[in-house]
Amino acid sequence: MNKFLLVEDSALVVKVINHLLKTSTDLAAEVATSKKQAIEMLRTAKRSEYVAAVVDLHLPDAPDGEVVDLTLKLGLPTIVLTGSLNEHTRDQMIDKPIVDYIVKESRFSYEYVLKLLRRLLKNKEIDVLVVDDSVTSRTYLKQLLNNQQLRVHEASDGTEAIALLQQDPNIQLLITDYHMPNMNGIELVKNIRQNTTFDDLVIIGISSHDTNGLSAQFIKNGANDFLTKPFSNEEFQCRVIHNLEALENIRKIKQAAHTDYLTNLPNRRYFQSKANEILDQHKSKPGICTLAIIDIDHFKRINDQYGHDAGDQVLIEFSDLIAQGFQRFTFARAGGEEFYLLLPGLKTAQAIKLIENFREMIEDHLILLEQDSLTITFSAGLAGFNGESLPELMRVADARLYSAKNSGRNQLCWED
Ligand SMILES: Nc1nc2c(ncn2[C@@H]2O[C@H](COP(=O)(O)OP(=O)(O)OP(=O)(O)O)[C@@H](O)[C@H]2O)c(=O)[nH]1
Repeated sequence: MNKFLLVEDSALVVKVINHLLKTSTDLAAEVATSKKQAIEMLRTAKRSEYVAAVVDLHLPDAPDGEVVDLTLKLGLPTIVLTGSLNEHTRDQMIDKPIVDYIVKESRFSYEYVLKLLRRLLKNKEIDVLVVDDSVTSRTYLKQLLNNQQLRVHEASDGTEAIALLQQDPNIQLLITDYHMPNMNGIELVKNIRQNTTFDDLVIIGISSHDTNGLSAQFIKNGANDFLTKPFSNEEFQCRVIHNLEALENIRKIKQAAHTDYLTNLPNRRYFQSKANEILDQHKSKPGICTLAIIDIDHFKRINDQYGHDAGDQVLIEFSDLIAQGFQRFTFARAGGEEFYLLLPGLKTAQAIKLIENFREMIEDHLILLEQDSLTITFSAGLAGFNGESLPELMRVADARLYSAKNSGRNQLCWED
């Protein structure tokens, strides 16, 4: 559980936040109602115990943001709560290295606070690369990104940036200036987008206000977003967060498109693209990659005897066992009670041994249903890769699966 320090004198606000946290398994608030109490809590607790501080700007014993300054000085990421927002408060806030400020209006304001806290937790695992030849600009951007708890790397030109991206596949966001020696920002974006390894990288270009059309050029060449100088801290933070959220959503969609909804195993679509990639790498090495098609025996009887839900449970448990047993390899639920398994690096004899061990394990494995228990068996058809296409390899494995079924099931077939 991640704790955050909530410094707030309004009992109502504390109540709403605690109510929103009621079902939360990742966040908990420790409340101080005054500056005095906050100091006491910070003195006794280890500072690193708190993910962040959520601080009311106006407290009876700290009427002008003194606790905000205090938590910032202690290095705690600080989210500010304020009862109202006027020009003065906004100016006062955007100059401070806070995470964000929120006007206390409704429960949505507090939901936003929790969203920000969760964002901070995620940001701690996200690497960002800032590319700018000016040390001053880099330091400034680094500070803004650090306020959001992001891990920042720096490069002073495009060549260094590309080298860093190649070294560190964890970098998810790149922020680049336009004016740089050797390779300008747009050339850098072009270079990066030519390399499919960096397809998932989010790029924000920064263009000077006096250069017409640069923002559009950044986007046309593959940047996801841009900022025109001068920009406010607030705008910068918003763009960074929005782009990271968009990246996460795209990843979730991709993940869903590649995953079988029932078993969480990779699906046929994923298998086909991954298997094609693997076969491509093994074209010049015939005989050391094997495909197996695995099919649970008499599965219809399980549905008929125990019901469809029990059938689903069997599929889920069998899938978990495949995932555990073959984690080094590529596997998928092809559909129904059929599964694909590709074993690169293994000659057919080695693949037979591995799948035969799995078959023996499965026939002894007791599946516990709500009211009952049962065991299952499977049959498998295997085909060694010798340079043919994936559909052809599948056709061979499928014909052998058919033979295994016809020869009595609960067995492997690897020859015609
Ligand atoms: N519970 C459940 N059943 C499914 C699912 N997908 C397919 N099935 C059922 O799986 C059964 C497959 O039956 P068959 O193709 O006749 O094969 P089988 O009974 O396993 O027989 P053999 O393969 O010849 O050993 C059908 O009754 C499908 O309705 C699913 O997601 N959940």
